[in-house]
Amino acid sequence: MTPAARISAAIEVLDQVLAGQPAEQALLRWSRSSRFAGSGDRAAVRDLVFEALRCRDSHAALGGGLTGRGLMIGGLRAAGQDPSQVFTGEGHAPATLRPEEEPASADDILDIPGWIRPLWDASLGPAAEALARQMRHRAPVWLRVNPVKGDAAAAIQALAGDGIEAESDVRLPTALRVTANERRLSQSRAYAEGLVELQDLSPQLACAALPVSPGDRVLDFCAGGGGKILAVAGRAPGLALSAHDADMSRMRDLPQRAQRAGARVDLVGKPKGRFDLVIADVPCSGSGTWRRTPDSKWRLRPEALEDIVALQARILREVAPLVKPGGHLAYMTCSILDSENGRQVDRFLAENSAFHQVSHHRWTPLDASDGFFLSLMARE
Ligand SMILES: C[S@@+](CC[C@H](N)C(=O)[O-])C[C@H]1O[C@@H](n2cnc3c(N)ncnc32)[C@H](O)[C@@H]1O
Repeated sequence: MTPAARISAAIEVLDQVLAGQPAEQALLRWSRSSRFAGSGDRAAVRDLVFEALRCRDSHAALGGGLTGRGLMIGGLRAAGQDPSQVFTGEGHAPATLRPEEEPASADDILDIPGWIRPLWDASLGPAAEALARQMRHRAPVWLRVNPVKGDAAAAIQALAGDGIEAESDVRLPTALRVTANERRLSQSRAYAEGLVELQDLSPQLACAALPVSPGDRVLDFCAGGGGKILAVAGRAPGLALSAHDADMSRMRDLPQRAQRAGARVDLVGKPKGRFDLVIADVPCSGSGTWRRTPDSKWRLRPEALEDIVALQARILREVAPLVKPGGHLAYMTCSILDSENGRQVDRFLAENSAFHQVSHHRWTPLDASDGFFLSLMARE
């Protein structure tokens, strides 16, 4: 496909997304109906769509309207390119520019939905604007080295054997930032053999901060694909690891991932007994990961956020009795909004005097990678 044909395809996909379809679904649909498109074309169209969604409102202003065409025209203008060079109407290129597709100023548009902006500003204070601007860029790819299988140097070498370049992070040597050829990862030897696992830096830093001692009973109460429990697995010998999720089907990949990682994780329908460490990586707005899932930023509604906050509070109430006296509760979200983080924890602590907060930290793309929150609490 020519660059102009890829833009035409992105316009088609974006129009579906703007009509309400999730981006992944719209891309899959386009892929299935475009057998002529090679893997390079698919990746390029995907990049165009995600870039447009990260910068939706500012690109719409620059491109003359909130349509697939407007977003692509605005994107070219934002990159300092002349859209009339691409919108030629020739071959598979999009039709020539219309008079109404003139640029408007996008200087004050930060690409945060209007109703979220007050919450965003109140949560992030002086960093709010810089963070909103940072959220318009693509997120880096991070890997976690599995200490059971090898160290960072061995992982970097194995990845290089498959042409993938990665470098270790000073804050956490077992976190590797991929600097070239990330698309080869799923086929790489290091990944297939469980030497590395995909995981953003911020949750890796959070999991590295969890207290685990040999032989501890650890429960991941909202385990999903198991990212957090697997990050804890190699931290100490003899851990008894349990994973639970209200929707057991969310854990379907966990046994295979655990096997690849050389870890044993029991999937439990109803957790029994008490645990030294309970991880509650609760459902959240995902506001810390909007660079990766930019369409969810525009889909979130105030009522849905209220429901999410209420669910988080219910989960905290449910897990509290599962923590042993002397044990720890790790509350985590991939949100950067206070209502889901500090305020949620404050409410829980006010109602549960047996718990106190040992530490808390919020990571953002300005200091780590994705936005992520950890509150570590101890039970008397
Ligand atoms: C943020 S995701 C977890 C991601 C996962 N920990 C990981 O690292 O891949 C939240 C999970 O909580 C689960 N969940 C939702 N409501 C729940 C509840 N009441 N009790 C337990 N799990 C719940 C969801 O099914 C979802 O898999």
